[in-house]
Amino acid sequence: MDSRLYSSLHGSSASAPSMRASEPYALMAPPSMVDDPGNVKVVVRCRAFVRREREKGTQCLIRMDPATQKTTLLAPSDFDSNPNTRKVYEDKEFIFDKSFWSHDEDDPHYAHQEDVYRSFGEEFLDHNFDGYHTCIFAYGQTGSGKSYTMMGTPEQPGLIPRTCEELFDRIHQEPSPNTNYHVHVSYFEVYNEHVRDLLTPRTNPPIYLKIRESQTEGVYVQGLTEAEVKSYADVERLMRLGDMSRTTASTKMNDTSSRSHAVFTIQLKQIQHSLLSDQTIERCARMRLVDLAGSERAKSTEATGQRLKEGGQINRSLTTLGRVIAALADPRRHAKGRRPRDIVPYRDSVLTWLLKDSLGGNSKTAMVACIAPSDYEETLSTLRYADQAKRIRTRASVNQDCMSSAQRDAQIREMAEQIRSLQVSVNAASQRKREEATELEEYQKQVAKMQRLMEENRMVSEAKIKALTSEVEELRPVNQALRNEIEALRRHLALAVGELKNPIILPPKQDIASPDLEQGEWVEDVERGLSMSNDSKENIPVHEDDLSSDDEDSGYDDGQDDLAAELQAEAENFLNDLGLFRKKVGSDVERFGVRNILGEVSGN
Ligand SMILES: Nc1ncnc2c1ncn2[C@@H]1O[C@H](COP(=O)(O)OP(=O)(O)OP(=O)(O)O)[C@@H](O)[C@H]1O
Repeated sequence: MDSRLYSSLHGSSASAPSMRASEPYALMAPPSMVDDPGNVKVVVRCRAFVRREREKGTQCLIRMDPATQKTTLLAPSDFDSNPNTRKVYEDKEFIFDKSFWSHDEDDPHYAHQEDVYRSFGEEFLDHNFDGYHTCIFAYGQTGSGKSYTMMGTPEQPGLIPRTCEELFDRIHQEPSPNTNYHVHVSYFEVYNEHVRDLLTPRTNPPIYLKIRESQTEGVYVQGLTEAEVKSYADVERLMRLGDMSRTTASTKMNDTSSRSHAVFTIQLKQIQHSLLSDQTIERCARMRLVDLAGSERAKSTEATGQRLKEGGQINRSLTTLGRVIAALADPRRHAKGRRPRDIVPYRDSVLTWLLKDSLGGNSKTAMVACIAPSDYEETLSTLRYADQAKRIRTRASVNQDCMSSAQRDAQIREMAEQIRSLQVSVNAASQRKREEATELEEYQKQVAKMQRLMEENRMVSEAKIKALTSEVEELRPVNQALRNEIEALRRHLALAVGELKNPIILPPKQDIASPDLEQGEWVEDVERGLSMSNDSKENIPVHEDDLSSDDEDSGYDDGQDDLAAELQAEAENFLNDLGLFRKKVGSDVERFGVRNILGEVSGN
């Protein structure tokens, strides 16, 4: 079918207000700000057999009728060959806004890349020049031709390069010197639920960007590169850069399978100043061109490891997209009293959250459902998805500001004031930061100092322990000597006390003076008897001189009592001395330490 027929049928929003270059300046009246509700445009494109399918002699299961835009999915002829299967295969018919037959190049209705662009890509560019946000996304199973349709090849460029090229053609053809254009592009991918900027070099580990939502900007990616472009050559360079950075891998179904959803965004700003009215009109439009990753069955791709994990993530986000589409397409959603925002699960995946506005808000949106000609089940699933998307209604509105020079000046003043107060808070914040950094440095210094001190303390303690241990070792023999001494003194004392308790009874004087025993000999005997159990003779409290003098001066009985009393006194004195000696030893140990006492004891 001739694609131009489609254009004429659907028109290219000729009635919409426009600032586009091809229209005369006089027609550029301020556009209506009323919302333009409309359904999501859904087109389907069937690709040619790839080598793998040709080699297998695969049957083509798609028919398209250019007159009615009907797409028919045929039941595979060999489905009866497996009687155990419970699946039902039958022909299914769908009608879309457009059915692109890109299967057989020899067919007169074959849809080339140019035809696809002319059919609705061009129309969407018109919407952008009118100030509407737009979104075109390609959906389909892996290897069904999404990247080919959106980006294409250098020889066969797809929708994205064609849109950009024509955008700059129109800008360069702008006849009015009062209209200025500013174009920015960004390119990011959603890989495993993470957003990565495709216009910055890949890093390891990768840098993932955060998604934010604001009242004024809606959902946006924080910190995303938005490169200003002045010509199509600039865009081409960035597209190549992003494509090289995009995550692709070879799978059984596709040699260069996209493992991520890629979102290419063009921001078009038109500023037009009328000298007559002294008014400035500013229109901002955003074009979102999305190449989704393909749905895939692990069985078909035979994926394992990382590829399998990616496939799981891709399928999950596409399932969420399906749920969002189903919720948006639900006719009850528009019923009175419903709060639609509550039931659309945009936030369940990064992809749907980012496409929130494009799917259910201020945007004119189109879906290209790409299908392979051979896979019944996958194609049926894609066509059902697309069929549901047809029922989604969005409310696009022109994004335009119209203001006088005075208003603009006031706005500039207000912004200058805002910038000034922001500058003050930035300065304060950086001052706080600097102070915090100094405090942190001081804290770290203190910690290091404390650690050093603790280490020194530990070393001193170790040295002390060493010295004490060696002193203990040195004192061990001294201690033993002192113990022996004390033991000897104890034994000596015990003897002396025993002596006192059981005094030796001396014989009567005459017996003493018996012819066979001289007085001196007897005293020696007594002495000997006393010293029988004691080696230390001078410790015995019996003295020969005392005994002899007493015996001379008094009788035997008196002498005995005196002697006992004397011995008693002597023993008490001895005990006293011993007590004093022990006390002295004790106090000396306390005062001078054991080393000095050792000297004293050993007489050094
Ligand atoms: N209309 C077409 N005409 C000719 N070849 C096509 C067409 N569509 C797709 N192909 C070829 O089919 C193969 C798969 O296409 P493509 O890579 O675009 O699929 P995809 O849907 O993006 O896959 P994936 O989801 O795995 O990334 C490519 O070799 C591509 O050149």
